[in-house]
Amino acid sequence: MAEGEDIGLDDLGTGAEVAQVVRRIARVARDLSKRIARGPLEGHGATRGENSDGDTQKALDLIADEAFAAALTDSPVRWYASEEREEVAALNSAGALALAIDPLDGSSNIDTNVSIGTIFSILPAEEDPLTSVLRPGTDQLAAGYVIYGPQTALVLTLGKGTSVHVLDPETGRFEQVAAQLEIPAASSEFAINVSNYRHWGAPVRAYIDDCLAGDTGPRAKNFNMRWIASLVAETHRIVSRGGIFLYPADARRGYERGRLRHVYECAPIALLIEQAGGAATDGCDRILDRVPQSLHERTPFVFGTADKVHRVAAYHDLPHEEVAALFGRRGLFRQ
Ligand SMILES: O=P(O)(O)OC[C@H]1O[C@](O)(COP(=O)(O)O)[C@@H](O)[C@@H]1O
Ligand SMILES: [Mg+2]
Ligand SMILES: [Mg+2]
Repeated sequence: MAEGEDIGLDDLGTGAEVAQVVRRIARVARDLSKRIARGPLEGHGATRGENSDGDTQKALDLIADEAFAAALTDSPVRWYASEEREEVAALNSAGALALAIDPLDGSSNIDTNVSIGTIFSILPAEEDPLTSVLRPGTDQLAAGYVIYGPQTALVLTLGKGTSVHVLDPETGRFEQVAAQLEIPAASSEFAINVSNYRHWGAPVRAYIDDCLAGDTGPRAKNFNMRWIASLVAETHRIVSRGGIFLYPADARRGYERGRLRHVYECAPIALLIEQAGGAATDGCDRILDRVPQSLHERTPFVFGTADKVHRVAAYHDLPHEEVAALFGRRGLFRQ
């Protein structure tokens, strides 16, 4: 891929190789954003098959995956691990980096004109492809997402804060609009797919019960609920105005470890959330400390404003009688 065309992102303040990979991802994202904006005019909503995880693949999932892989073949990326591929693919044998990517997140929303995104994680490459990506999220050299919404924006961490870069469609450049994001502490929004309520464990039910009870419950304040079913869009809302996101484990078959994938969804989002002052756990433990065992492994995922995330962990530590009690009788957390 030509490096010449101006994409912005000039002074990333990181090593040349990581910066080159980020810029190439941004170039593909810029092209993708145009295709996404054309919507049905591109005819890309059609279902094409299933990925390794059994999820329905849209044509645009595959187009995005091919475009990122093609753009990175002669880059410093040695190993390319994608949601859309069963195995880690080999790109440049001389490359020093590994890339894990969800080329298109929330693609079930394409037809509905809701914001979707690309999530990526850049890691050091080891000799073995899987060893390169099955490691703690603290090893990430960079992580980010691109949101394709009313604005196309890149939210990026290089391990020292989280920055936001908005694509100017007039110039084709990503312009930095925030150098150091801080997730707002005060927020009364929570995001969870409440249709799964009956399948959740007692601690998650208790946490949500107490939010739903509003100013009549132990939290003594009213909350608002959001669910876009597009992880990147939920993340963007939370980095912009705080709140909490939960996709917990539940009792449905296949959801014993939740829905979201550790390597290319949760680990990169966890890093950029922490770098923006927030927290990310599997309900109890820090996501970035977990070592995944397989490429497409799932994990329960809770992230957002730090004190809210820690409160969810505290519900998991409550004695069973306390957590199973109706909110009216739950003593702890009563303000
Ligand atoms: O439909 P559900 O169960 O609410 O799940 C929604 C979640 O699934 C996802 O769409 C999964 O991502 P993909 O679209 O990449 O498979 C997330 O973006 C979203 O948070
Ligand atoms: Mg996804
Ligand atoms: Mg996807």
